[in-house]
Amino acid sequence: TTDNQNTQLTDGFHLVIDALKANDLDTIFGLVGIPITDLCRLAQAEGLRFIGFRHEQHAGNAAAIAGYMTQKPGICMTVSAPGFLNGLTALANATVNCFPMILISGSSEREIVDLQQGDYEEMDQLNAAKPYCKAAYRINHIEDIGIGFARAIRAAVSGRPGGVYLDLPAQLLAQTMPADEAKKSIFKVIDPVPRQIPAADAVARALDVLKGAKRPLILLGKGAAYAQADKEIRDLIEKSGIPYLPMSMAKGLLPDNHPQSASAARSFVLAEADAVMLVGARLNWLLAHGKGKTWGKDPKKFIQIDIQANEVDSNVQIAAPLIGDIGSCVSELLKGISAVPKPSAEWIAAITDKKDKNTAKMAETLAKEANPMNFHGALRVIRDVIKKNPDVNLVNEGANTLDYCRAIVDMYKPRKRFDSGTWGIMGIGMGYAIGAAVTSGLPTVAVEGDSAFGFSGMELETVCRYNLPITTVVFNNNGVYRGTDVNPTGGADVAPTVFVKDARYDKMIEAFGGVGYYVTTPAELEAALTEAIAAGKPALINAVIDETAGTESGRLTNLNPSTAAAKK
Ligand SMILES: Nc1ncnc2c1ncn2[C@@H]1O[C@H](COP(=O)(O)OP(=O)(O)O)[C@@H](O)[C@H]1O
Ligand SMILES: Cc1ncc(Cc2csc(CCOP(=O)(O)OP(=O)(O)O)c2C)c(N)n1
Repeated sequence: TTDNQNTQLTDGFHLVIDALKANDLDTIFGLVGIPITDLCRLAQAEGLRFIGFRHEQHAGNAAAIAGYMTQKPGICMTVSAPGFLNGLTALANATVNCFPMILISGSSEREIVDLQQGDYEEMDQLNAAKPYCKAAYRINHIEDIGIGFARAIRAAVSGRPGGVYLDLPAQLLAQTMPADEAKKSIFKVIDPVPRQIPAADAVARALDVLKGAKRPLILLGKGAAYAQADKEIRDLIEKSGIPYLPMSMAKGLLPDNHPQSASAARSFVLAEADAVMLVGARLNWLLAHGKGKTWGKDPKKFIQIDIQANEVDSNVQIAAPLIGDIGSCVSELLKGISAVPKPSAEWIAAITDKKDKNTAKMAETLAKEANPMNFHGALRVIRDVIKKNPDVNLVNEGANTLDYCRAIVDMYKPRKRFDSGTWGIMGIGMGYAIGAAVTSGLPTVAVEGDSAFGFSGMELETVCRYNLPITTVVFNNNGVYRGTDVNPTGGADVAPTVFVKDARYDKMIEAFGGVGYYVTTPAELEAALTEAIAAGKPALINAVIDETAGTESGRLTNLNPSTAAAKK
């Protein structure tokens, strides 16, 4: 458009798109509505991908996984107030998991919000977001769009990655300014993820701890997967000969069947190791906070490699903090690793012995035929199919479905397993699957507890609408954890954990044109999954699982509060 002096003008709508394009951000996961519908239309018209969802939480989860996979912030776009709030759960989850994403929400006019005069979808979104994300900004003037997006991008990916909220009041999009001036205000962020080189003395201190260790262990966290320092990490492990444990989303950094993997002897090595090097892993609840019986009775020396300095000493004293980006830290360690003696033959033999015993026990359990099919029988099939298809993305959530799948299904390549992560959140399934499939273009299998699937099941329509190569496997045991609880009053209401018996989730996807399978045996599951992956089309496999097979809260049963008062 032009003004009355015939000067070429541009507007906020176009500048937002220009800022995204200038920073190679080409995909928006969102849900349209006032005031962003035209912005989403323009994004698509200008060549960006716009993936429209049915609930903003799942759009945000897709953006978060896109960020984790690419090291560029995933972009989620929502309407104001309720749409923003729906996205906030995903923004908080991304921040807790250290995934880089930007939640962009339209918002109401400041003048009305600040006087609480009751605007349409009125909410002070900027302040509502701040406690749950890494950074939050609002852009009020069109000439600030370039710098506003630069700030948001850098905040999302520099240092410890996380979620950023970017508030765009509706009137900003309608503002105009001369196009040639506007062009100068948009720029590509320079070096948004600067390398953070560790101090030489910190490297030396870490190597000294390794030199003094008799039973060393390396623990790889999802930060190590995110860092994309795959070769350096593999070299560190193979050159040092030190056994390693991958946390769930670090599985596949080295193939899970690697000889130095100690996963099958996890409890043993956590208790017996005398020096533990954490690589992009936090000593949080997933690692029993680094203390208690999980970690055995003898004192341990911890080395912690992390980009976030104040993560050190969060739970227990760290003997050798090594602060910097994982690629730089591991590269520096590699320069001195030849001076570190190989772990003792006794230590390696003890681990191997434990691994062999536990692997044999698991093999026995997995070989057992069970009718109806149980978690182990179904997961043996998933394990075998993933082994034949190592490029497949695997999304996983549930309680038993999550815990058993993490232990049984080996991963062979980095950044292929996406699960409930640090927060243990249910509902990430379809969002993560869509994010992974759109970002990679590769077949994606979501292994879902039936309760977990229910949080995002409506996104099956989104999966079908974009014809994504996603196969959802629902482990249907008729309820949360299992399907056998009863209402003690004998009343009409079913127990709190029970669902419709023999629900047919396979028929849900047929409503949207996808392929539904109903399987009751491992052989049927294997045939359906193999066919669905090969077809590369939206599919859902309803796998009937023995409703008595589950354990309340899976591996986390002990986290349920129990009353001191005697049961009446
Ligand atoms: N590029 C990076 N370099 C160093 N540390 C990183 C990098 N990216 C993420 N991190 C760190 O990795 C850690 C990830 O820990 P966490 O999410 O607890 O992993 P896990 O749950 O797999 O153990 C966080 O403390 C984060 O600061
Ligand atoms: C947002 C949110 N709301 C509730 C919960 C609490 C929960 C943890 S695990 C789970 C589902 C377990 O049942 P499912 O059938 O999926 O799995 P399985 O045991 O294999 O049968 C719930 C509801 C969490 N973690 N997050």
